[in-house]
Amino acid sequence: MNNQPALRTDNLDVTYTGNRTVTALDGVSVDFAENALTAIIGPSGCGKSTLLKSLNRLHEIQPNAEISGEVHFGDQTVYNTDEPLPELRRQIGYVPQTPTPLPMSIYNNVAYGPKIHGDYSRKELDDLVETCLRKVNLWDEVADRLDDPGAALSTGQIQRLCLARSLAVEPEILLCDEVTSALDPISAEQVEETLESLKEEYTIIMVTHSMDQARRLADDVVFLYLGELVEANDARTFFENPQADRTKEFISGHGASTHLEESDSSDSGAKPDEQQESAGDEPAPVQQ
Ligand SMILES: Nc1ncnc2c1ncn2[C@@H]1O[C@H](COP(=O)(O)OP(=O)(O)OP(=O)(O)O)[C@@H](O)[C@H]1O
Repeated sequence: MNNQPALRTDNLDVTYTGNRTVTALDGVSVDFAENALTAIIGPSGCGKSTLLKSLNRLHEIQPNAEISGEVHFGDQTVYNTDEPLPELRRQIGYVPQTPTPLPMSIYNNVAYGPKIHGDYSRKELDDLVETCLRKVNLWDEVADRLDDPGAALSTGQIQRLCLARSLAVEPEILLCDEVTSALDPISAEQVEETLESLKEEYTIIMVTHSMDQARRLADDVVFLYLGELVEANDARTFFENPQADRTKEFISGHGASTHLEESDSSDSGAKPDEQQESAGDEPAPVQQ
């Protein structure tokens, strides 16, 4: 892995209790490099989203989730901390799969978080909104209609607006949960270009189902299987010289250009004696 870790998980276990107990993460210890883009990959149900959400305690929205272990964030610990949760989630932002604008103008979609978290003059807010919209390559498309509703934009533009909204509260880390999977190919490419430029300034941790996307974008790759960490490596080593047999099988099984689950939909990551339907209770989009 490159650079100093921005985040480090230490022996993270997450279980979901209920009719059956599901071990979603089993002793995961992994570093996420600073100012790099790390892709979390693995078959369906292997714990990718759980790992992503446990990094800023979003999985706690699901009341049946139990966790042990720790996440280290600089000098802070994410679980043993007096830091208020909203402040932690400001620093470690989450961008969901489904882009959902706030029911307000394009301008206020970006300005909403800063208005809550900070004390900005109108001029400072104007500058911040422009800066964030430029960072996501949306400014030129919306500069002359900032008062239009955010919902009036295309889905791809809304996803970039949501990214701008996340950036407006000045996070250090962005957790991106399959942020291109709901988009058409051209919009997905634009979001990929945006992520590519953002990783110069932010630490990005991204769940993806697309091996191609991981190859294109990732500096580092974390591969999970059955809730366990199989391999974490820089992307070149991961794809060209994988260390673990399971990684070799997974990469060769998916060829060079497939969706991770297309070739074997039965290859669920849930532990065999623990398989169950996902509760499907995605948290409501995080509104800064
Ligand atoms: N709230 C919940 N209650 C019970 N089980 C859950 C819950 N959320 C997730 N699980 C289970 O935990 C395991 C890991 O789920 P998770 O969503 O983290 O996997 P994933 O790799 O992101 O899956 P996918 O690629 O299909 O999105 C799965 O077996 C899933 O069914």
